[in-house]
Amino acid sequence: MSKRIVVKIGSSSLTSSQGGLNREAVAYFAGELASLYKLGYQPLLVTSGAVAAGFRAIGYSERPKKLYEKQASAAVGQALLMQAYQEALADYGHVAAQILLTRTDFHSRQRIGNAVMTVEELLARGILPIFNENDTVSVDELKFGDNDTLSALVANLVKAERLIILTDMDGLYSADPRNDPNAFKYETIDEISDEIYRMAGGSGSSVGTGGMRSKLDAARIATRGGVPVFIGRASEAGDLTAAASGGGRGTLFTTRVASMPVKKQWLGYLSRPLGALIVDAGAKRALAEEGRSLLPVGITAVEGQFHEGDVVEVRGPEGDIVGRGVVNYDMEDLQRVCGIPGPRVLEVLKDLHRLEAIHRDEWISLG
Ligand SMILES: Nc1ncnc2c1ncn2[C@@H]1O[C@H](COP(=O)(O)OP(=O)(O)O)[C@@H](O)[C@H]1O
Ligand SMILES: N[C@@H](CCC(=O)OP(=O)(O)O)C(=O)O
Repeated sequence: MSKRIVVKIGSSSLTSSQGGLNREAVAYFAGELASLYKLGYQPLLVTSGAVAAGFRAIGYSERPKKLYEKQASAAVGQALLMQAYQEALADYGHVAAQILLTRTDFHSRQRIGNAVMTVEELLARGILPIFNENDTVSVDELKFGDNDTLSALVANLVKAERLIILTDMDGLYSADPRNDPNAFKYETIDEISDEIYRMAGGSGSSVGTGGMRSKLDAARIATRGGVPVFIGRASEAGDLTAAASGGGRGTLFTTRVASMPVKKQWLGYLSRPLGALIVDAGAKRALAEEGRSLLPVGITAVEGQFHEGDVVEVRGPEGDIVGRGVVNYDMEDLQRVCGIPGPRVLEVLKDLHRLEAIHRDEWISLG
């Protein structure tokens, strides 16, 4: 199988601060993607820029703030963006496909399964899949907003060899270099600690949205799913192929875990928990450290409205998130048996299918 590389390009790399597409930038990235193909890579692209590309064309003087204005801008800009990519890629004999997704698509295992099948078919036919958020239908509270998270989810789903997040900075600095001239750059990061998070600020440009913080969120999702991440800059010929093969101008975030099965990814990052189970210290240890299933005896409280087969969040005695899993009880049943040891659960609930409240195969630790 070819080496899959997911490349995310931010608005700040594609558009000018006054809005409108920078065609030279699109041509440059098309050339870099063509070089990846030549080296035997199979690239997938996640691109922002729809709002930034479209707002001037429909008469706004600056990047709009209201949701409906952004959506209108994206409706115009997305078409301009794809047209520009198609034309630029055609110069190298490549064809692009547009895939617009929303966060809610990821809540459904079936919809994501369909998207993955489509992507596999496109890749098998040598087509470049180009992803963006479906801005026109996304509801504000559920939006990815920036595409950093989307790129991490895509990288995990296709089991990419690397995720390359391109932006206007050549990596993660100890502080936003726009504000701190003494900031220094990190070449490699093995662990995205809280201390690293504190260094990352929001967006410094007038067209980007996520800033370095959302890139770190994305790096955390991807590295936990087994995909190493490069965050940096590409503006000269060869920069992207260098980033793909371990060099480049940026910061590399390493991973120590093998790629995560799609089912676990869905549970951890895509599913929508419908309730929460609060567990005692022993149950928390059994789940988080010993790889065991959760039994009703370790549950101290039950929250939310859920049925057997739904996803629930599990929290520790201090309210800390331990992980998520598929629950084997309806909410009312679990409430009746929480805190009760194994054999006595069967006395309360006679037609029980499974004793475990959450089976370890249907569980992911997130602490
Ligand atoms: N610690 C940091 N290191 C580097 N850049 C940072 C840091 N903190 C905040 N930033 C800002 O993040 C910006 C890149 O994010 P963003 O504007 O969202 O771009 P994009 O459109 O490429 O996603 C940089 O221009 C920079 O101002
Ligand atoms: N889906 C939006 C992304 C918005 C955005 O600015 O994202 P980013 O540049 O990745 O911080 C668009 O295409 O305009």
